[in-house]
Amino acid sequence: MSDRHWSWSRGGGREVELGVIRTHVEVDLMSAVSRPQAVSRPRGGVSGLGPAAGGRGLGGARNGGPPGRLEHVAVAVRELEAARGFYREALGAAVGPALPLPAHGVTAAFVELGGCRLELLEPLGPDSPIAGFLRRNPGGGLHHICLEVSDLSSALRQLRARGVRTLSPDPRPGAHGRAVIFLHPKDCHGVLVELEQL
Ligand SMILES: C[C@@H](C(=O)O)C(=O)SCCNC(=O)CCNC(=O)[C@H](O)C(C)(C)COP(=O)(O)OP(=O)(O)OC[C@H]1O[C@@H](n2cnc3c(N)ncnc32)[C@H](O)[C@@H]1OP(=O)(O)O
Repeated sequence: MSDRHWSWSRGGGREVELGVIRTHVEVDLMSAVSRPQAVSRPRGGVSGLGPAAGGRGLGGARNGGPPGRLEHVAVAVRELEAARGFYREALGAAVGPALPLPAHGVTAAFVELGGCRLELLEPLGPDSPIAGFLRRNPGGGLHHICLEVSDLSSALRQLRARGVRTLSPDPRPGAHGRAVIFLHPKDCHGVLVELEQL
């Protein structure tokens, strides 16, 4: 498996701290990002992968805590203002302001959903990493999920050892100012996965 790194638009950008909202949804990170051999779970031993096994997940709690939680689900949209209006007016959701994130090639807005949230993403600049997605999906659609991990470096070591490709060489500050990195969707069962340092 190639260890090729992918990149997305770079440049000087402003990162915006939105505050931290935790969800009650617990996601088994190993099932979300693993190769077939990685999903076999020893049961009951300390080498197990999830809380049920009393073991450790990818960068998760070392004493049986959750290996990762769903921080947000991202939706690529053509017109951010229209999407913000839809969630605010049609659904009555609390919708945050539009946040230009030039370093990521997107303008983002977060929709609070009482525990989890949606991240609405509109392309920003000619090299936006979501431009290709919107060409293939002109009406927009689900773009990625973001999972929290408590030890991103350790998670990356384990993932790379399994041949999972990252889309940049190193983590970088995400929308909340915390370190994030994306995993190639082809290595994650067709889902673009963002990992965020807890
Ligand atoms: C602010 C920050 C934050 O939350 O903190 C963000 O969200 S930034 C959010 C925006 N930033 C990112 O998404 C950064 C990471 N993303 C990227 O680097 C890019 O979007 C890629 C994932 C490499 C895709 O780029 P692009 O579409 O131009 O490449 P490509 O056409 O070669 O696609 C390669 C293959 O991946 C598939 N593919 C592309 N995007 C996908 C997606 N979102 N979910 C699932 N599969 C996807 C394509 O269909 C294609 O499959 P086939 O080969 O079968 O046709």
